[in-house]
Amino acid sequence: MDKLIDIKNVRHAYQTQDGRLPVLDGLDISVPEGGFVAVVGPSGCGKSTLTKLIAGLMKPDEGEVWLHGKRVTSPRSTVGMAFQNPVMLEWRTILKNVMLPLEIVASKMSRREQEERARYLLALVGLEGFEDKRPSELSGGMRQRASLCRALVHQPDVLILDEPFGALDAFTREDLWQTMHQVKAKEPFTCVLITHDLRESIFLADQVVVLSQRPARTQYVLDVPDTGPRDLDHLYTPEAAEMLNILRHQIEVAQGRAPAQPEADEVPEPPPGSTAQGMV
Ligand SMILES: Nc1ncnc2c1ncn2[C@@H]1O[C@H](COP(=O)(O)OP(=O)(O)OP(=O)(O)O)[C@@H](O)[C@H]1O
Repeated sequence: MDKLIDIKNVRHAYQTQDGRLPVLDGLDISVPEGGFVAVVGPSGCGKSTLTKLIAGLMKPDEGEVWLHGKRVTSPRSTVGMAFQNPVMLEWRTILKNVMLPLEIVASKMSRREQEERARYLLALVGLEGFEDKRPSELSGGMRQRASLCRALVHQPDVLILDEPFGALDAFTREDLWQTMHQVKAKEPFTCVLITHDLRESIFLADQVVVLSQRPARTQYVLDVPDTGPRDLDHLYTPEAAEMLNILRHQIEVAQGRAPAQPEADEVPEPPPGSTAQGMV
């Protein structure tokens, strides 16, 4: 399958008052068209930095980022992004907030088509009837749904989600996970999700990449078996428990709280299709 996102041997450091801070150290990640990769790793290891490099908001010191066969060297309008705290413009209605990217990317759609597309997406995420509300009139979960519509409205090649559900309560979060599956079925996208929630990662993604401690490298890759449509019950199966155990262990390794080579009986066998890469 074609690689839609190809991150090749990316190294990046920030200049700080205390000198250079190496953040990414030879990172390789590729995502096929329509793929959904979740990136997990210790706090501060460089996950958000990775999203900025994919979106072209920053250039890596070394290595290359490719999107759809083109090297990323500047901000790309073909990327949609949603963050933990969606910034919505209070003086615009929800509908007009969702339409905003179409104004910024100078869409070829007519005004009426733009509005129809925004209304279609809002209905898809369950916000029909809220189009004329202001952002402050919506709950956090509803704002996050609107933010997802705004990220998708211009049909981006890539959707980048940086902890979009992190600030929501558990029930709302699980509701949104299911919405994500419903949206993807109707509006296929290629996605990179940054998350601290391992359950979220295996529920949403088809591959989970564990990054090492900063400066981050790819420490482990878990392929989530495709068992057809997922519902929340999938998270309570023995297979899910096994995957979560593996990921939890890998995070502990990344944090330096567990040895890289566990005793054979400490960690269950990876499920079929999973691959370990360069354990630290
Ligand atoms: N513009 C910047 N200038 C200097 N240092 C930065 C800058 N942006 C991020 N950093 C530092 O780089 C490191 C990686 O930051 P980044 O936000 O990418 O990590 P993260 O994995 O997303 O963190 P978290 O899991 O806590 O959200 C952190 O130590 C952070 O303080």
